[in-house]
Amino acid sequence: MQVRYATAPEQVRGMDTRALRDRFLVEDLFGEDEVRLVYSHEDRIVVGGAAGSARLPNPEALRAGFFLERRELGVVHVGREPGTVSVDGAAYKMGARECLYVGRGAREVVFEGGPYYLVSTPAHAAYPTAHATMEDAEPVRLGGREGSNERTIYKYIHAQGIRSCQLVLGVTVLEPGSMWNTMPCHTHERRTEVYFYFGLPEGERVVHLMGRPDETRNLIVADRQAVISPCWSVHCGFGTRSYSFVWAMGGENQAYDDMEPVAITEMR
Ligand SMILES: O=C[C@H](O)[C@@H](O)CC(=O)C(=O)O
Ligand SMILES: [Zn+2]
Repeated sequence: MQVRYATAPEQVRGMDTRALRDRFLVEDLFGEDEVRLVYSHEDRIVVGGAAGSARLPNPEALRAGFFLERRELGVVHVGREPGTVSVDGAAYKMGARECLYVGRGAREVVFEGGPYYLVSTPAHAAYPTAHATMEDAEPVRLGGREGSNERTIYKYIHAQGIRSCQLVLGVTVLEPGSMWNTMPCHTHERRTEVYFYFGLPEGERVVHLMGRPDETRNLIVADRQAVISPCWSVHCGFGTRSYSFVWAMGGENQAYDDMEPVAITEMR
C-alpha cells in the first residue's frame, strides 16, 4: 500500500506537473488477481482497485488485526460483466456500476471479476453490509445540454441511503455529448473527496481542475484514474468524450449539501 501525506494549499504554488500528479493523481490501481491500495492522510481515506480473483489484504501500515477492524468500505463495480464480492462467506452479485457497502468488523472480503473500485474511511461503529443497484440509488438528473453537462447522480452511501459512519459515495453518469462535471463547482471544508473516472474510451482524457478556486491547476486524467481533492480544493472537469465517475467523501460530516459553491467568474 502506497502512503501519501496531506498537503497545504500553499504547497501547490511551487509544484510542477510531475509533483502535482504524484501528490493528487492515482494512476495504476488495477493489476491482475490483486488488490492495490493507496492510503491518503487527507481524512485517512484509502482508495484501491481489485481485479480478477483477489482478497482484501491487511497492510502493515494499518496496524490492525484485519483491514476492516476500524474501517468501513465502499465497493463499486467499474467494469461490464457481472461479478461477485463475498463478505465473510456471504456472496453479493455485482452488476456494472452497482455498489456494496461493507461495515466495520467484516474479516474477509473476496473479489471475483470486476474490476472494482474501493474506498475506505475510518469507522467507529458497525453498520450493516448492504448492496445497491442503480435503481436503489434514486437517480437525480442535473445539468442541461446548453451547459454540456447533462448527467445523472446516483447516491449510494449517504445519510438517506446506505448508512455508514463517515463514508459518502455515489456514481455520476454523463449523457453522450455532455462533457462537464460538477459545474458550477464547489469546495467542502469539512470533507475530503476523491473522484475516480471510468467509462472513458481509450485514447480520451478528462481535464480535471483542482486547487483553491482563485488559483487552479489542471491534471490530465485517463480512464480508471483517481484524483484526491483536499478540503480546500475544487474538483471538476471536462472530458474529450462523455464518461462516468465515482465520487466519495470522508470527514467531519455526511451533509452532501454542506458545500461552498464557487461561481466560474470567481475562478482563476
Ligand atoms: O460533493 C459532491 C461531489 O462533488 C459530486 O457529487 C458532484 C457530482 O457528482 C456532479 O456534480 O456531477
Ligand atoms: Zn464535492
